[in-house]
Amino acid sequence: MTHLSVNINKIATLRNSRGGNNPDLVKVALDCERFGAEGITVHPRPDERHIRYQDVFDLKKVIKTEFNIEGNCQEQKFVDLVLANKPAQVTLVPDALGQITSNHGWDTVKNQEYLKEIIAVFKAQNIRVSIFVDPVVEMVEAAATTGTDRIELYTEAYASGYHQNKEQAIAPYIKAAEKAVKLGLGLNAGHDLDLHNLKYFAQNIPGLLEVSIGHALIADALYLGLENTIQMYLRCLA
Ligand SMILES: CC(=O)[C@@H](O)[C@H](O)COP(=O)(O)O
Ligand SMILES: NCC(=O)COP(=O)(O)O
Repeated sequence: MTHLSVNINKIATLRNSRGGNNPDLVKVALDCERFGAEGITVHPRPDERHIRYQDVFDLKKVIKTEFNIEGNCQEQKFVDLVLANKPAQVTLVPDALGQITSNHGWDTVKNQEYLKEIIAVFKAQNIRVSIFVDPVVEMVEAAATTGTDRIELYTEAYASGYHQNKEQAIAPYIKAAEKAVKLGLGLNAGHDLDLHNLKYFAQNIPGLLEVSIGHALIADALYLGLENTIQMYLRCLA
């Protein structure tokens, strides 16, 4: 079954907005695990707008499920943070500074040599590596020769096209997933997945090992409660 990794960036956004420790990020992460989440994802950004570097150290001490740290490996501080904490997985995302959110995958052709080098650094420390990739077969093919363990398909285009024409929206993702499976790449997915579009995605994507979901899940929890919301997302993956 596809695992659910809850991205808690937006809990940190709320906490930071008043300067204290409410909501308590560590408590929320432990509660997400208690409610059934199979992983916790954080995406520390250089401006620490939500997840702070210290949060990663605090969370690493207590997380019992899979800890997934996402970020831009072109920032040495991020590389050092990951190596110091040795999470179950690092997801490499090619964000430019100042982006409001992640909005593209790696060009695995142009960045082939760079990705080979940086991926080897993390794998030498037995950290599973996933790289953020657009649903383009050529990008998946080139990802396979970088040494990465997995790819994470960037699902914003699927989510934005879902309500207009879900068959059309998912088509490139099925092709990309089939290629990944054929090449022996593990398959993750994330960005803008929600209670409306998740079940169809999970039912139609072959080999999907993990989805990481944050923004919509946390927003849903404001109305539905965190425990109930996590259970609803898990039922979409059952
Ligand atoms: C890589 C990706 O698509 C998301 O995991 C990212 O973490 C979202 O970042 P924000 O929460 O800063 O929008
Ligand atoms: N990798 C995707 C992720 O962790 C969460 O993305 P979103 O659900 O906040 O859009």
